[in-house]
Amino acid sequence: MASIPIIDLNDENAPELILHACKTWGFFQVVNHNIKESLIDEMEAAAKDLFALPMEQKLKAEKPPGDIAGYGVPPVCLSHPKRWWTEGFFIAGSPLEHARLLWPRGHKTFCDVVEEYQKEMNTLALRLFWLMLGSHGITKDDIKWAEIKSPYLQLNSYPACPDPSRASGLPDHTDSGVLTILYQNTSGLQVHKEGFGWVDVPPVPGALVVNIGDLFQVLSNDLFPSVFHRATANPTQYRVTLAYFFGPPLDVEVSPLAKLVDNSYPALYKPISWIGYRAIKVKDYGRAISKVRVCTQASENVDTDDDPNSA
Ligand SMILES: C=C1C[C@]23C[C@@]1(O)CC[C@H]2[C@@]12CCC[C@@](C)(C(=O)O1)[C@H]2[C@@H]3C(=O)O
Ligand SMILES: O=C(O)CCC(=O)C(=O)O
Ligand SMILES: [Fe+2]
Repeated sequence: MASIPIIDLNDENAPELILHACKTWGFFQVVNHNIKESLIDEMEAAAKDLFALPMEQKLKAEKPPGDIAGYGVPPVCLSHPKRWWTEGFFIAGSPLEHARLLWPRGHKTFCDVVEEYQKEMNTLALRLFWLMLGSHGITKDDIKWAEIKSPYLQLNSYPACPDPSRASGLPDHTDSGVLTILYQNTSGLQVHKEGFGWVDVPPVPGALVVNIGDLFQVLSNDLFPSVFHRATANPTQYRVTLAYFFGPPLDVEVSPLAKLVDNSYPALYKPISWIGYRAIKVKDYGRAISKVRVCTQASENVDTDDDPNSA
């Protein structure tokens, strides 16, 4: 059975293993990542506390239409006409305003743990980002926005579903940012792999799941593909996941990195910001990436082993 690679960041071969995983799967699990287990436990407990609030309380922090932050159904569910057994809470910066609505007294614990989690995840995302790009000669001077902290965190809650044949967790989608780092307390994540179909990503103790988002596919000029994934519904267990999204500030335009472009491998994408890309994606979740492509032929011919961009 195929499964996504598990990579130990203390392994001296970690950079090559990560590059290979990104090119072949767009997904991997990482262990020895330096994020304290106690912080992940606290963040998981904070998410569970939030979702355990009475519905009328959660709705006080409901995401207003057109906004991204707050309580509600993840946007991807809205464009799939099916029943989705999930609720979410998206944090885009400081959680204070929403936390005050949820817990008029006692919101400080939630805010403190979210802020620490955002900070630690940003550090890990940057470490992985430079590991992936460093071997291609790309440095901090090539990507100025990377210095700005990405504060995007989605808490996903999947109550046990009495009849998984009638509802599912989260529809198949690609993430729109650069990198996503996911913690899952129990199984449910599946990744789509050509030739294999949907492949389970079992939770590994101490591991975090990392995947490439659409904007990394753009930046890397197709070197790292973003990959479809989904969450199944679990008939017996309550599932909670924490998805940290790393990417540029929402209004900063990104385009294929100059060092990954030359005459034989021209830029495959037009400059696009995360917010601009999201606007396209809301209309068409499945094929948004093709809407920002300028040239499809070259990428279709790319064989990862012969790719001049490869290390
Ligand atoms: C910045 C964002 C990423 C996200 C769309 C959003 O504008 C806010 C919600 C995010 C989220 C979380 C759950 C899965 C996802 C696909 C979705 O529907 O909403 C992601 C979006 C994304 O990566 O495209
Ligand atoms: O909950 C999961 O397993 C997947 C979550 C996810 O894909 C997301 O939040 O983007
Ligand atoms: Fe996702």
